[in-house]
Amino acid sequence: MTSATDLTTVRLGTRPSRMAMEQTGRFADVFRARYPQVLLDIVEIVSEGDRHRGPLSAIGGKGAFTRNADRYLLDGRVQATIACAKDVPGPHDRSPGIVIAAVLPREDTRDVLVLPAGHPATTLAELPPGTRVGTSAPRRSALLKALHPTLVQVPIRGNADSRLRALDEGKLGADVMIAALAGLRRLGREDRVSEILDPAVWLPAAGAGTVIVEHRSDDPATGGLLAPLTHAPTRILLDAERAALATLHGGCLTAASAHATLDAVSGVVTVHAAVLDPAGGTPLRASASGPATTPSTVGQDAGRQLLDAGAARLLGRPA
Ligand SMILES: NCc1[nH]cc(CCC(=O)O)c1CC(=O)O
Repeated sequence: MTSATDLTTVRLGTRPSRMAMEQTGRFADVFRARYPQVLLDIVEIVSEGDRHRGPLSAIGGKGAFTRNADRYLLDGRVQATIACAKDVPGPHDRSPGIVIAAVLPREDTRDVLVLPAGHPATTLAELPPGTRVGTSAPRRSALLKALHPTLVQVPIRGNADSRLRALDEGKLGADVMIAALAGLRRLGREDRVSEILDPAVWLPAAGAGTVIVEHRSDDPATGGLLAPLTHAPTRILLDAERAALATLHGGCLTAASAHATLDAVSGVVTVHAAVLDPAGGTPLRASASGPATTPSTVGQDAGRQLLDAGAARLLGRPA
């Protein structure tokens, strides 16, 4: 059997978008510094979500950004794939046999308001009624309806950098848009932030700001090589948030939020989870705390509380 120390090459699949290439480049630097003897070969894999310009639901929704990369991984064309945790479906929406190997340090989890270039900064609260706000994420649409009911949500698609360009050229079909701060930073476009949305009310996505590297569960050699590159505190937060979402059977197409914090002194992880009302009603919220040694149990606890409180109704499923 191949052990981690025998590997001479690792092929790493990535989406070719600018944001993805930036995060892949950062990971590659860390990998090459630790393993100068191993060749890291970056393989660009275009996802269905990149190719298809219509609504994601039309191409099966969940997994649109990861399904093609999963195929490369499962048939051995690559040994590892890198992606935004937010875009990676939970175990129930995915072929088995793929596991998280490395988790990069968490970046900012907040969403921001972005205006066309040259507009003076403003806030969502100050935008005139009827302003068209571009976003396709169900979480963001539900938050917009609940918190800013006079604004109009319009769906947008495309990579973060092409959205920004379309917004500036007036071709986005929206007057302003919502984006992730972490993503804008990766593109070097933090200057475009008009308002950072308060995460206490504008609830963050599970896995926001977190980049992960995955591998096949039957390939422990690659797993062994990647595991030491994990940022342990982020792994705890991510496991807690993803367990909450998985308990709800949710993914990036679910109007839900999960946000974990870790108290390094007490070793306690806390998860705040919420299921939002697509119609703009008050979100259902729950939280749970427990030992950081079992973050998934803590996340499941928060998720179960939401189900007990009737979350299935908001998720569009029979209770
Ligand atoms: N669905 C696209 C996506 N996936 C991850 C990020 C941002 C970076 C991150 O949260 O890691 C974005 C862009 C956005 O939401 O604006």
